[in-house]
Amino acid sequence: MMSALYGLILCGGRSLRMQQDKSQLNYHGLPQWQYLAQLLAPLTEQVFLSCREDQQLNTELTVITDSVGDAGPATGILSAYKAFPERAWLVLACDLPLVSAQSLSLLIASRDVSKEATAFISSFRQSPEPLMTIWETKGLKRLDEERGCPRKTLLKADIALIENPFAIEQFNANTPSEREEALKTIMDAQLPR
Ligand SMILES: Nc1nc2c(ncn2[C@@H]2O[C@H](COP(=O)(O)OP(=O)(O)OP(=O)(O)O)[C@@H](O)[C@H]2O)c(=O)[nH]1
Repeated sequence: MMSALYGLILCGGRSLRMQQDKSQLNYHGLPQWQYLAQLLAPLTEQVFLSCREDQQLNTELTVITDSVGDAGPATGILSAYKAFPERAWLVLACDLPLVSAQSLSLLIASRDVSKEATAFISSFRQSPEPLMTIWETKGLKRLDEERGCPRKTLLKADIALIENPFAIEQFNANTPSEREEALKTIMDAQLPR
């Protein structure tokens, strides 16, 4: 039987390139962690925020504080695995401002098709976004055993690359100019703001 799917929003980065906390940035009329939580809420059993120990977010969501590793996204993912080892996780980086419910639903639907896969990664023309991924418990076990880098673990055979129809969904806003670019895309496409 498939494990219940939980949502995890990675918020614990240092945002050194952006120079302000990326999880708090506003692209759609509310902080990005909240926007992503709204997308994930109807699609998952429960949504959690993944934060550094010294990070204060004003939220009613349950926070999973980093408890393992030396920082980086894997720390957040493995801390969630340690806290709830029987679950599958839809993991999203907070710096994906153009992600939509449609593409997340596609990712989730693929779980019914490929029962063997240990992870389902959003991919545009073969280019994967490891921080827009469903991790099955088996995949997380492997990431844990390898003390892992998500990208390296995900290069292993039993993963499924799920083609995302829209390149912009994987757009990563790491710098102030990438933030401007994302805001312009939202304006031009009249995406919800
Ligand atoms: N929980 C947790 N999340 C992290 C950690 N490091 C990065 N992330 C998250 O992983 C995603 C990708 O982060 P990066 O862009 O690689 O790094 P960053 O620290 O956010 O940004 P830079 O300082 O500019 O490199 C973002 O959603 C971050 O919030 C960490 O140590 N703990």
